[in-house]
Amino acid sequence: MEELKRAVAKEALKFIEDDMVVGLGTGSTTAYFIEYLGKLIMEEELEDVYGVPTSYQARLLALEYGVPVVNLDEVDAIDIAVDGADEVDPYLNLIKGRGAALTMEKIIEYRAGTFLVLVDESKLVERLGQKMPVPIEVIPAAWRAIAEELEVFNATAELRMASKKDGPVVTENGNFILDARFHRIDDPLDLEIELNNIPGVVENGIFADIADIVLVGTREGVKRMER
Ligand SMILES: O=C(CO)[C@H](O)[C@H](O)COP(=O)(O)O
Repeated sequence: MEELKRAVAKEALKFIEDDMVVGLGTGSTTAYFIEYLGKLIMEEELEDVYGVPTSYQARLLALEYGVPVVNLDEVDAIDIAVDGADEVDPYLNLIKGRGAALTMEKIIEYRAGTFLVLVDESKLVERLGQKMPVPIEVIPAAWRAIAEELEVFNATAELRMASKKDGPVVTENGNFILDARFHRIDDPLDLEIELNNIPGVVENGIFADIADIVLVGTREGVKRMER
């Protein structure tokens, strides 16, 4: 699996050119991409490339591997954003947010001229929600009210607990994450909008209609899905 992740991360470098501002995603696949991008910058094969990190993880990796970092409010535009995903359906709708960075990821990826997604073949599903719950970032005081509200959607929600900290995961925005399992997601775009309408929801991990290209690492090589 690590080999497949490395292969898509390498392939993604072909999309990066001099003078680009690049959104840097979060997760293990994007970590390889940031490492390889840093190498090209250090070897001066790419010039004047800047990264806009979607998380502390992306920021730290960029600093470690030599990708110059800028903040979202310092750039006029983002040429391309590169990030992983937890599920991809045949229409290029995604579930993201296992790393709890979904809000900043969506802000940056929505703004990018091209959103390039890197996955291995285990992430491909026929229908979103088949394997993974939908992460929802919520204002802490509202977590229980929102979990109850989700019953209207026929979903069961669990407060995500931390593993190296007592209590819940706290996002980089100071919020909690609910992982919601839906009985069936027929219309990802509609559900994405509906979830964001619940008071107290900051953002949710359905990324419908936003990915432009998905690179899929398979045992037969890297395949490309495009709209
Ligand atoms: O959405 C994410 C983080 O919030 C990640 O991009 C997603 O979880 C995929 O991660 P990985 O490449 O480690 O499988």
